Amino acid sequence: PIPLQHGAHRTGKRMDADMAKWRGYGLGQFIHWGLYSILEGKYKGKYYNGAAEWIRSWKEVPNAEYDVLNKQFNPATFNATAWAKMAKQMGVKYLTFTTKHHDGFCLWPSKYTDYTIESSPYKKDIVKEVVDAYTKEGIDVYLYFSIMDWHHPDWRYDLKTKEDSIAFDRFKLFTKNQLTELLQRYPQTKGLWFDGTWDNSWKKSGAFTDSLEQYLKSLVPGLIIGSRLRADEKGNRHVDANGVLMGDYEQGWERKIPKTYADVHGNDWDCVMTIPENGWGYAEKWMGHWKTTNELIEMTAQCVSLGGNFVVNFGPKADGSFRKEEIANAKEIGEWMKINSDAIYNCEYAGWEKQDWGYYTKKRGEDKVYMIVFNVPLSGSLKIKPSANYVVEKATLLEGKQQLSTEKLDYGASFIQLPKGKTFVKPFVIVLDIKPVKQQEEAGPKAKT
Ligand SMILES: C[C@@H]1N[C@@H](c2nc3ccccc3[nH]2)[C@H](O)[C@@H]1O
Repeated sequence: PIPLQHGAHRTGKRMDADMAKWRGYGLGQFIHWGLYSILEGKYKGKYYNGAAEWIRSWKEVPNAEYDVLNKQFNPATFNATAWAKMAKQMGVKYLTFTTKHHDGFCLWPSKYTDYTIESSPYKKDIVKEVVDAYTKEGIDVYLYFSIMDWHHPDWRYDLKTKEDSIAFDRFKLFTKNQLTELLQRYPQTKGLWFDGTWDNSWKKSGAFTDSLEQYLKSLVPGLIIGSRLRADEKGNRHVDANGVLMGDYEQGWERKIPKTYADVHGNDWDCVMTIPENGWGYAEKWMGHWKTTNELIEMTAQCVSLGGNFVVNFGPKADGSFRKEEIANAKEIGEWMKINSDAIYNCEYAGWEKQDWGYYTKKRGEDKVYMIVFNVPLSGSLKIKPSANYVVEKATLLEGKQQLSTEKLDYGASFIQLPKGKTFVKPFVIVLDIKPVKQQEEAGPKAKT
């Protein structure tokens, strides 16, 4: 391997209790809320066709006019408890919340800039309200923080001149101070979700990103930080020059889901997903297709079946209310999770050959495999092919506990027969009680006595 000072300091998964809990979440919620929520993806009658939280970068919006939106931000009826209860009902185990997005506006009263919630009519500490409300509902909180800060005079996209480096040194100290502030003000924080780290200025700051990560973990032992923070000394991000992940989990799955287990390279990972095709902040007109609840449930199953977590993004309006479609998605996902969450929480990759009917998940540490079924074949027979080290002892519908008959086939496969005459109108789960079997020794030639 290439000798690196600031590459990965660990190979393989983090195996402590905090990370084990993270690994078992299954389903999470992302919330993007900020000044962009006021503009709703449009300006002076024109609709922005980019992601709504990026509207400041649109040529139609003069920076000076965007930057005074803090004077308008006043979600008087905002109710963090209502948010947390909606999330609880939905069945999410963790929240990632935007403290500062690329526009640099801080939803907490930071001491290191005036561009904060204190400069708005609302004044109160939104980050605190959210952290306290979600923690009270038993949902772990992770804080999203954009390194890239369009509002800060010392932010640089690249370091070309001495002046750039002097300014960016001030910016790095500002960043370290803000992160220290967040972890000290909100000690319930389980982790930090970094974004806006793709520019050359950050790629050239590998040593700093390494010392920053170590510093933050010294403030909060067990803190969970994904692969978007670090760069190695050669400017590599996510994986270092030796191809080793830098961070506690892979954070590259933004609006995309791995196809196969090979794609995750044995790392922990989560997928963060918009309900529209793109756009994280509230937009009056969303971008293209709006994912149905069944699509979101299938994405959740797909992620958990490949050993990851699925995080659904919500973009509340400037007043803190959610659009009706998001409320419906949350409610319907919650109704499904109420019945089927056994197949999602604390489950992992089963390693069985994927079949057309849907996805396998395996309960961590137990001899239980779940079949999450989305496609019922006209034959009513679901083919399974357990891995060679297990046999299936029993197959049961999770909802209603009805036992299903199975029929052995060749090559270690079986058919699971769905009850005749029963029509399934929602994704459903079959529980397989399995038993480990000793690997059959290959019948080789008898040893000569
Ligand atoms: C989690 C997501 N990450 C931000 C983002 N900015 C991008 C610029 C280019 C490509 C992908 C991006 N994702 C989005 O604004 C959102 O916060």
